[in-house]
Amino acid sequence: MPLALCCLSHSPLLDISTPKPDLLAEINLALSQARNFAAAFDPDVVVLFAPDHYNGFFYKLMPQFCIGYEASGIGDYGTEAGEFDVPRELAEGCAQSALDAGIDLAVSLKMEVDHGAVQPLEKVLGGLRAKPVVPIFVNSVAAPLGPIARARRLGEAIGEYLARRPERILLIGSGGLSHDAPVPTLASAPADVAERLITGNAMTSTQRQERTDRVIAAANDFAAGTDNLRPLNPVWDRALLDLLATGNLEAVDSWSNKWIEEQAGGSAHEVRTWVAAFAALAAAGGYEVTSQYYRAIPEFIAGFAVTTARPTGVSMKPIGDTTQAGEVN
Ligand SMILES: O=C(O)CCc1cccc(O)c1O
Ligand SMILES: [Fe+2]
Repeated sequence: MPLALCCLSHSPLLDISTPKPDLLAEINLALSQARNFAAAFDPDVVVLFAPDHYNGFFYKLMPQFCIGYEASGIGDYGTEAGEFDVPRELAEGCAQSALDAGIDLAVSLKMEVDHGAVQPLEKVLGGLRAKPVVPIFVNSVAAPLGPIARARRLGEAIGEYLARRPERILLIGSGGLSHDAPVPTLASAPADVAERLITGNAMTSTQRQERTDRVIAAANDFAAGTDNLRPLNPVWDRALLDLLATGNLEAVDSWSNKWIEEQAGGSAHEVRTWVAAFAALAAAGGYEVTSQYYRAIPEFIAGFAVTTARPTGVSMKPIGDTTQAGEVN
């Protein structure tokens, strides 16, 4: 049965800041195109590639990849909290297919995920339990990171398995594109923050609020040009989107993490979720991008993109408007 794909940037600011009306209108149009695409495809299940920002994965044990057999959203930045409906057999099959391909991923029977996983489910499907979801954590934040090529191989292995399944499966990738979000790092955090990055001790509501306030302040400063976050890179973003659209996915294998960071900022590693999702789609055959939106949005601290794609030569229900919205700014 067919696969389809929807990849999108996430940002806590998406539901917090209010961009100018014109910009808000085009963002909402792009998100509604993605929602219509998903509704028309009418998936039985979703396979979600998402990063985490020290809300579910910590340095007491930090895998590069992890499939949740059971998972719950922690509810940061106003996203929905609660249990995922994980299709267990499919999750196990994904894990086994990755392991068989030599990708030593972890599994979790108590995985916790944050806005990086839940926001796209809310935007594209309407909530975290709208569909059964297999959540796949792709480390994009916590150094050391493996090469982006491994994320491509992970997606490929899982896609080869999914292509043989009977279900209609929507692949979602969440993150990027270029951005340098104010996420703490083990190397630079003060001792109390570093301690939490290791142990994952629950944040108090005051600490949670401080984190939200810090991200809002950083976004305001960034939009005003008074922050020292690395600038967004629309040229790099556009080149990545072109590359994904043409299917030349092996090209990413030569990208070093250092180069990605220099070009596109420390949080641009989140694009490995897009690479994994596209590699999964490619493993099932040729594909075509059916809608794409891109704009560099400093108010969100994000090179912000929404892309949908489907296999070529597979008939699906009409998917509505496929016009290209937005352009590089
Ligand atoms: O809470 C955090 O640590 C980071 C939040 C955050 C901010 C901007 C863009 C993102 O992609 C993102 O995840
Ligand atoms: Fe993020």
